Amino acid sequence: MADSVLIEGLVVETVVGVYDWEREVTQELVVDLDMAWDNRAPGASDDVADALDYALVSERIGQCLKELRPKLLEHGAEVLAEVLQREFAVGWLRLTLRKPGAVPTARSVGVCIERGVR
Ligand SMILES: Nc1nc2c(c(=O)[nH]1)N=C([C@H](O)[C@@H](O)CO)CN2
Repeated sequence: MADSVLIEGLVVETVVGVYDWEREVTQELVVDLDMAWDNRAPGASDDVADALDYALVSERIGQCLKELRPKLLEHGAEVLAEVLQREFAVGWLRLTLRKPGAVPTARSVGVCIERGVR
């Protein structure tokens, strides 16, 4: 089963970073997410109750990152993956967390993790 539900370019403004000055400001994080999900049931029923609701997942990601205020992107990504797997019953996911403003000479920097079994 190779079906997915996708979220791309989700922007969250939060406190993030390892340096003292970074604990005093908010910065932009960008989340890309590929979540394994069997889309046959919602495909047949046309009922969002059968779907992995990307709007609810997006809202939860924003809430989680704003509360967490991670120092490292790695920690933010790991906690997000745990929350999504537990609360939304996502079996496998690939999550990319980018911090576009971190390195002025790069378009973006970030981390990518895969968790679970497809
Ligand atoms: N692998 C990582 N390297 C760095 C991180 C990070 O989260 N993961 N963070 C920083 C600083 O917070 C940086 O973004 C400030 O510009 C440095 N390296």
